[in-house]
Amino acid sequence: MTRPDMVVTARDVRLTLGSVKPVEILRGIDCDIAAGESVALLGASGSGKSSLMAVLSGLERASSGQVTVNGLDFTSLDEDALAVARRGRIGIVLQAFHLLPTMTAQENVAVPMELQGLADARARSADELAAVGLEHRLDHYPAQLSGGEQQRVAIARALAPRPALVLADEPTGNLDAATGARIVDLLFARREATGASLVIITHDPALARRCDRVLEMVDGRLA
Ligand SMILES: Nc1ncnc2c1ncn2[C@@H]1O[C@H](COP(=O)(O)OP(=O)(O)OP(=O)(O)O)[C@@H](O)[C@H]1O
Repeated sequence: MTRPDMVVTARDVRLTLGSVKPVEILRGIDCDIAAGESVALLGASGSGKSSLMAVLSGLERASSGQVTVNGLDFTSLDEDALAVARRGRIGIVLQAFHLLPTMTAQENVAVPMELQGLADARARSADELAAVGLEHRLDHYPAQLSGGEQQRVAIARALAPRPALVLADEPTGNLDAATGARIVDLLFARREATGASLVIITHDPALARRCDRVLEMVDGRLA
């Protein structure tokens, strides 16, 4: 049953990809994630962590089962509706930052909110960039920023619309240890300040211990 007090409910979620030789990548995932909860997602390479994140974020449609995020049944939506549903509901932080190179830091944060129709997108983006310590970098392009600074912009972009759920896929994977540690501190601090739930894919046991709960994927299932 779907639980209304949960930000995420997943029920018997399956994902099969490939038409010639179909591979069942997710094989019956059940999980609930509460409001404000932080969850580390561990598992060997190829176990399906990124695929589960793609399904929870609405970037990939489950082949069967049910995914509900913030009260909305993702499995009942078509691709266009999913794209709209993601906006503002889910923030995503990836290993490789994925900032738009032709936009300044502020535009990278503001433009998704403008697409969402938020009138104060510019002001909010400036506030959010200040919250991640980049008030002096608003007009810089990604190529003019360090890796750690680019990830700060990505965190600001993810959190500025105040999503209920933040999904982070190895957010420190492209950073040196010291910068990575600062990015993790920042991500947890911003999550705390905004009350978002966090699912973070990591191979780092110390980072997993900072989360309220640890889920481990084994061969397309949660152990
Ligand atoms: N489009 C696709 N078609 C077929 N198989 C795929 C496709 N995308 C991913 N896979 C397979 O699904 C499995 C799970 O991949 P996924 O990226 O979710 O794993 P992961 O646990 O995130 O791995 P890693 O830690 O290496 O990032 C892998 O065996 C992968 O090869």
